[in-house]
Amino acid sequence: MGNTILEAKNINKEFHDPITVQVLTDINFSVNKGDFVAITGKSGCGKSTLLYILSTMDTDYTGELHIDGEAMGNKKEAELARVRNEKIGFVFQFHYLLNEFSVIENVMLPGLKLNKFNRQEVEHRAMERLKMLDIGHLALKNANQVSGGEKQRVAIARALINDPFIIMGDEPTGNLDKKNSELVFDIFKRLAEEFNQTLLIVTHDQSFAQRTHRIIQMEDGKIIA
Ligand SMILES: Nc1ncnc2c1ncn2[C@@H]1O[C@H](COP(=O)(O)OP(=O)(O)OP(=O)(O)O)[C@@H](O)[C@H]1O
Repeated sequence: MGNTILEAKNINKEFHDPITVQVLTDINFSVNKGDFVAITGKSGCGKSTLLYILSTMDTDYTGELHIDGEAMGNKKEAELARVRNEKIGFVFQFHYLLNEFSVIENVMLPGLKLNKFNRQEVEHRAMERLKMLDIGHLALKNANQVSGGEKQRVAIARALINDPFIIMGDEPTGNLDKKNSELVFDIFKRLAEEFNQTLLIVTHDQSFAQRTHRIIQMEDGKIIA
């Protein structure tokens, strides 16, 4: 159990608008350290809804969620925000970089917010991660002066700044061409295999999913395989 990073137990979720629709039914699974897991399934099967719950952003569900052995169920929003910043790195389809800041400043933001390292240390850590992703030379550019594929790599560097227990991605290659999708996939694979980084990625891209270590297949709000 010491190896379990995330555990979902009997997670159920309904929307009420105006009729009640059950969108997630009895979701049970766990993710261990170093796992590279894809959640996949057709549009509307509940992938994003599930990721919202697993990332602690949505608290309106029944069942249990444990991250790093800690139950999330009765935590207040401020505590959940701390868990997110400290333990989860996020990579979305759209990178959400702040255009008025430089690339390195964008990467530094969650590090400064964490308040664990001083500014100089955070800057050093940001530069290390940019270099690891081969975009060290872009550090001082404005976020809107780099390409789409580069932006997604900046977003990955930002997700890595606080040494997250787990990286969660929602269609992280959804907005990229084939070449850049491959690059992002290779980065994730390298993070898992070289750095024992845990990754949980929602994707409808079957070729991406097929190459992860484990696939959680969803249909109509249930895990089917
Ligand atoms: N706020 C909401 N209110 C009501 N129903 C919703 C809401 N958000 C999502 N749904 C419904 O819940 C179901 C699951 O949606 P979800 O976005 O999780 O699917 P998904 O698998 O991520 O799809 P996609 O791949 O298209 O993003 C869908 O039927 C959707 O219409």
